[in-house]
Amino acid sequence: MDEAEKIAVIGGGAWGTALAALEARAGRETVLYARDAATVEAIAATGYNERYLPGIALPETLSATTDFAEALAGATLVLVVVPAQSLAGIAGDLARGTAKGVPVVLCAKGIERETGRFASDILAARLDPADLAVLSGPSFAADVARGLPTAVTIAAADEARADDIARRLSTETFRGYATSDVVGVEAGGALKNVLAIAAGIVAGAGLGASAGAAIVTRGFVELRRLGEALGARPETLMGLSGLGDLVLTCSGAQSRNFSYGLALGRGDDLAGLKLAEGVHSAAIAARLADERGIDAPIIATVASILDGTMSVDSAVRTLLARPLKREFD
Ligand SMILES: NC(=O)C1=CN([C@@H]2O[C@H](COP(=O)(O)OP(=O)(O)OC[C@H]3O[C@@H](n4cnc5c(N)ncnc54)[C@H](O)[C@@H]3O)[C@@H](O)[C@H]2O)C=CC1
Ligand SMILES: O=C(CO)COP(=O)(O)O
Repeated sequence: MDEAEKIAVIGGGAWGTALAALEARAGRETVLYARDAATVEAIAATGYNERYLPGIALPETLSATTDFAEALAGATLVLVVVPAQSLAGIAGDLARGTAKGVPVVLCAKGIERETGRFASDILAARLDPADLAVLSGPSFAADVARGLPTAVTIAAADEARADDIARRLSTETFRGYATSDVVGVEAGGALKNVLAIAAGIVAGAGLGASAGAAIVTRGFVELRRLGEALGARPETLMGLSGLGDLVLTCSGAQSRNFSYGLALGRGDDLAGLKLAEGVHSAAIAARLADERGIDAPIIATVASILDGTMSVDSAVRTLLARPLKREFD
């Protein structure tokens, strides 16, 4: 056990549980906060979080609590793993419970629907921005929880801080690559979710593998254009938290965003599907693009399908009917 470190993981869903299991297994004291008492009781009684991470045994050293302040007490590093739309609601308690200087690492991938803020902007209103970091990249919770090899990006405004956090969170199987491009890492993580819905729609509508490759590639063009307009560095968007995560999330039904698109494309019932952050980010991402004069037809189309103003059939027709242009304008 690393005596000096106590990691508090805020959020007992799939990703929070996976990261907590990873860190506990690496010998770091780790406490998982879940607001849902049944989750905490199940972890204590069975060693599993069947609701969110079925079939994966959690390390015995992982403790879980419904007490937010208890989880944060004495923490030397905090991972925040609640969905983007819930972040503002916990920001005050998080700021009150976290000692100054303790890194707060945001692990959600999304944009606040009403405001267009990314996770770090939401928390920067309450916490010292110097303490904020972001973890993002191609990493399915079940893969990480099983100890399969994974590489992610860890961003903090101060690169030395990012190096330090990457070192403290990395394990034999989980590699954190440091950067100071916080905006780039957040933009890649949020936008790829919207594009994965598009890839799922293409698959669900039976449009074929060639169309699937086209949507991922042209989607990446949009991710780069909008990401750069938001302030991201191009190389960040080419990296793990941009292209890397886009490729993973567009690759099949293990992704909840892809699965959501798949159901849309097939015309299936959407009720009961798991959290797909892209559903909440699509309209605001389209608006951010629009406000900046960025051409992002795939993102805009996903937003229109989700808000019911466009059918999948007419979306395909509209995208195919766009005027021909040069590939790299
Ligand atoms: N599941 C995955 O493979 C990965 C997920 N992410 C991101 O992590 C974030 C969380 O995703 P998951 O854990 O997978 O979702 P999930 O749906 O499995 O769990 C969400 C959890 O957040 C909790 N929660 C919601 N609002 C809360 C609040 N106000 N206070 C406390 N807890 C609250 C819920 O009770 C639930 O336990 C998302 O932004 C997602 O995009 C990132 C990388 C991988
Ligand atoms: O972000 C993820 C993998 O990096 C998880 O993607 P989904 O939320 O689409 O399952």
